[in-house]
Amino acid sequence: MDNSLGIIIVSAGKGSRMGTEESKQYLLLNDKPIIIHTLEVFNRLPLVKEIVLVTGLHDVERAEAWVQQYKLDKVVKVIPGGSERQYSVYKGLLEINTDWVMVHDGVRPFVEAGDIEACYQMALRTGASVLAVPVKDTIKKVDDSGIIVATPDRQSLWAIQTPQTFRVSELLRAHEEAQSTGFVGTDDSMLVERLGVQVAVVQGDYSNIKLTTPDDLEYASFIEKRKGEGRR
Ligand SMILES: Nc1ccn([C@@H]2O[C@H](COP(=O)(O)OP(=O)(O)OP(=O)(O)O)[C@@H](O)[C@H]2O)c(=O)n1
Ligand SMILES: C[C@](O)(CO)[C@H](O)COP(=O)(O)O
Repeated sequence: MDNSLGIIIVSAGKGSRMGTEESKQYLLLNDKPIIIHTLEVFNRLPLVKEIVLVTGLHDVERAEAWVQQYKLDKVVKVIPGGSERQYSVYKGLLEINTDWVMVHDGVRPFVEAGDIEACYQMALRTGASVLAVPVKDTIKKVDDSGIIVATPDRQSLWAIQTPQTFRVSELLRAHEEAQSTGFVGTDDSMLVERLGVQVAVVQGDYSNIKLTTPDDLEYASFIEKRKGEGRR
């Protein structure tokens, strides 16, 4: 065991909630596709050994061309994903050749290097970790008729982000158990939690947004501009 770290960037979604003709991960942000911004963050980190990029079936070729164009030398494979995020992650996992893996959404381009490092270090200490932020709003559970049925204590509520870090062997086991019972989750932590494994939360940053709906694009432009000003 050398504690090597591989990254799976999932980018095979259709972006139906964004509603754009071009899939959201390929929209330009400051003249560069969003997915390239995301890949560049991981590609420049010394702790990252390899990156597997999972794209839509018909996007593999153009993604491979971008990998060359933007000199993303840690991207060892570009492969087609599946019909659900979970299946895309699993396909990526089968290509990973490291002890540890971080799964990250291709549409979270603002993740900070320091938070990635903190997530990795926490996983080394505890076995599994995810980035997250405490929720700021009061969250209600609402039934199908629109009536509030519960108000969970906000103190214990966190909005979960990516990256999420696991031992490759453990995440593979979690995915295979989920598949065997037909369970489909919205993140990888859920699958690992189902095995009874404890997953630690690392407080990240509110700017690590997932570009999901059109209003996120405006906020993304704002964050990118602010980052650019910080670099000057
Ligand atoms: N079958 C899928 C579905 C999603 N993803 C990826 O998982 C991340 C988070 O998913 P989400 O924001 O839900 O993306 P979409 O599925 O594209 O969006 P929507 O649900 O609005 O269609 C994205 O980077 C997306 O490309 C994936 O690799 N394979
Ligand atoms: C993995 C994730 O980004 C954590 O917040 C999220 O669960 C993805 O969910 P989506 O329904 O695919 O947007």
